[in-house]
Amino acid sequence: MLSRVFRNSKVAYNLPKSFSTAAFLRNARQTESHIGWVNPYPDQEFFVGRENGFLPREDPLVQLPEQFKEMEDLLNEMPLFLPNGKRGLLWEGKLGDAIHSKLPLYDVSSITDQRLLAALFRDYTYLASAYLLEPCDIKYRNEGSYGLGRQTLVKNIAVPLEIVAEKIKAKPFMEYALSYSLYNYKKKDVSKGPVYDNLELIRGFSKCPDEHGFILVHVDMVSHSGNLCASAIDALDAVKNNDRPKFNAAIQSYFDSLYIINTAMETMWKRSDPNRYNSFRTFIMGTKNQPMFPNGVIYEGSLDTSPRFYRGESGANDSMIPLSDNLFELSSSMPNNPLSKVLRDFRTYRPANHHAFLNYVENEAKALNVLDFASKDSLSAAIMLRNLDQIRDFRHRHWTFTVEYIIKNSDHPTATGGSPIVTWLPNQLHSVLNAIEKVSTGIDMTELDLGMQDIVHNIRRRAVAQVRALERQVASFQETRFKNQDAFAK
Ligand code: HEM
Repeated sequence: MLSRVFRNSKVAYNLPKSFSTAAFLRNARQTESHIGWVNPYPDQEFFVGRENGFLPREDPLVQLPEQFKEMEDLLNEMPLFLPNGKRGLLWEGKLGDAIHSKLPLYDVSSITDQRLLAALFRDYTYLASAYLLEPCDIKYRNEGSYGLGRQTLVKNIAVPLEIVAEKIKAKPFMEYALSYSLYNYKKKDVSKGPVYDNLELIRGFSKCPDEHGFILVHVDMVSHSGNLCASAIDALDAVKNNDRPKFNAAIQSYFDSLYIINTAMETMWKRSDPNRYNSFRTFIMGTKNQPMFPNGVIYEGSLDTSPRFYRGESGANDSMIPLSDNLFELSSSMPNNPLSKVLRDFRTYRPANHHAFLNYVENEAKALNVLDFASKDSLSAAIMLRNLDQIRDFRHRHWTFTVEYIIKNSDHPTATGGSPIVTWLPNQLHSVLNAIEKVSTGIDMTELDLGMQDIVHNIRRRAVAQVRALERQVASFQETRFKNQDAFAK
């Protein structure tokens, strides 16, 4: 028997052993995924590899097995907009009641299948966020402010969510990779890759085209991360072996991938309308640093009766930029301030293998002193500078997204992850701009050909101009509309 279900905690009945998945496939893909680094949690769905990068190694489970039928039905009836053109439970404000009356308290304690656990985590976290934030969405639609969320998470969600979260080593709350984004895509043609035009959403709060675009652009970008992971390891190996040509080739290849990823990011503008973002954003807010949950949230039925505060879903939990920060030693050069501590805290919200991989790269890069190795040779330093410029390009576009999608349309002081909306992203962008200035001034231009000299000049010129513009813009937001940002830098 795999699991049992308890409806209203009274009637119990056995379930068929109907669920067993592709252990065979998983083992096969594990070998292909070799990148010269050992994933410490080899059975988990998120397994850092050459092919899948930071995406799960198997495509996410689209539908829950029959024994979770009531939950599957609720998830399908939940979104604001349904595929048949009608409005769903969240639109009508009926999700809370439906969860109280229809969702059984499933016993998930004996489930060990990792693919099912991953899908259950995604689905319980979707239900949890919809349940907690349903009142805020209704108020936001009617009055333009969020008010208070539900302050207690009902036990039919809280109890199984905690059990599943513990099994997959996650916090019991919606997360970017493990639920909202990277475990939420379905391929239209399974023989093709997870690229944008081949993707559909599995779950959604709204299911409007803008939510579809917002989530799936992230997946599309991360589908190119396999080469980032492999090139990062190749670069570290090259430093270890003092192999300059191999190092240059590895960081050039890293740059190529960052360039493709940034190009995919640019498609956000056309795939998700900046003026529609707030229509589905409410549901990805967290319970930490959010006025909707001033006292956190109680998990009913849990042994832990303390109020919980979790950061909301955020791209800040994506692993591509943290990997880049770690490889080029930007993480250790972030300013020593509360905002950089928030960056560290975000790193604790991600799949266990991602977390371990990031730590490994950070520690190795520091121990080998990658920055110093690159700086000792003008060509290496110039290629590294091009990488730093791609990290800048990402963060600059990203700050522009934040201004156009959020700040122009809302005075809410914090982002979904609970970071202060106008000071946190600029903290990191500023740090990269400073690094570009430092690295570029250290390059002996006479050792570079004219083409590369031009590239270095342009990167430096742009960075210097952006520092000034950024400082003016942030100061102006703080003076006018966002006066209390320091209170949220925790
Ligand atoms: C409309 C598009 C987007 C908007 C409005 C947006 C907004 C934000 C905001 C406000 C934050 C601050 C953290 C928090 O949530 O508290 C953040 C962080 C972050 N987001 Fe996004 N985001 C967008 C798209 C993306 C995409 C496509 C990615 C790709 C993976 C991404 C990756 C990140 C990263 C890496 C951070 C941390 C930034 C850093 O380390 O400096 N975001 N995002």
